[in-house]
Amino acid sequence: MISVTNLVRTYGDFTAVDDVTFTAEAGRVTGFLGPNGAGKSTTMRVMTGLTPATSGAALVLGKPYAALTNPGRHVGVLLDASAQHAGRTGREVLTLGAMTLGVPRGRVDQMLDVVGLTAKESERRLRNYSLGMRQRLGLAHALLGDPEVLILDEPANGLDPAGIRWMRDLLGTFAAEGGTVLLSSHLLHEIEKIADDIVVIGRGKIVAQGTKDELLRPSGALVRSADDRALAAALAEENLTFEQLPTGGLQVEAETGLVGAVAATHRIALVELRAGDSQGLEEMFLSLTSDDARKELAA
Ligand SMILES: Nc1ncnc2c1ncn2[C@@H]1O[C@H](COP(=O)(O)OP(=O)(O)OP(=O)(O)O)[C@@H](O)[C@H]1O
Repeated sequence: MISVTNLVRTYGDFTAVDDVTFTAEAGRVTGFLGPNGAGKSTTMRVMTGLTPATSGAALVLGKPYAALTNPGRHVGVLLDASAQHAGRTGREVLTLGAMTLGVPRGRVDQMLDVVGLTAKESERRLRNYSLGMRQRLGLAHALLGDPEVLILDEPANGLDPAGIRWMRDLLGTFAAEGGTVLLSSHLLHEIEKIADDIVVIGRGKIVAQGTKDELLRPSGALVRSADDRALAAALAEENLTFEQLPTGGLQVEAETGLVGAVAATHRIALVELRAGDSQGLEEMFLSLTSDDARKELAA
């Protein structure tokens, strides 16, 4: 389990991580989602002891990373798949990792197999690896010490759709066996495919968290009638909150049954009534992204 409590990290007068609190539970894959520059990597760097916190705490298995004995045997970390020496072969990288961690050399071939790198590919130098191959190698490296926790920064970056499915299966199995997985991404659809729980960060602050099902659950009702204006008046009279959709119809913050009943009471014929789309998270994420884009343009 990973627990982050009131974590703050500042650089001069800039607050990169601003009072962040969340947990990543054992047995679950937690997606850490946020646009570029939101503070994901900084949070993960604090978590893995690479950057000190300004205040607050990030604990892995109940302790600061640096206080763990032989941390690589407990926590597998992949922060930058391109950080390895470009002149080394994949096999050399893993062999050095195995020696450092004190795990049998046999683990190297096992992990190559787990991440789907062939013996031939493992003999190539990293400078000749594609980004996807580097991610696979990085994951193999993170798994070498047979850890209970995985902390992975943008691990799906560079993977094709089949690679993303492969990663989902791999991380899902790891979590099903009791492991804790925290992975970051700036792509909602990537996180949606891989994670059980989602923590959303924007400009250093947590803006949403919950299970994927909670956050992506369809909300409210979509309704169209022959006379949307009369329908809007009826909904307002019943104190229901709604929004006129640009494509026609209304998005109402109420269950379909209630909306249907209001329409019937007011004798308004409906042409469509269905559960709303699960667009809440996507819209929130898009607005975070566009705010950041505006900020960058203004800078
Ligand atoms: N060493 C540093 N000195 C100054 N500012 C920094 C430093 N490290 C990170 N930052 C700033 O902190 C903010 C958060 O950066 P961070 O790398 O954590 O974001 P991120 O969510 O991981 O983004 P990305 O998806 O682009 O990797 C950014 O504005 C970044 O410029």
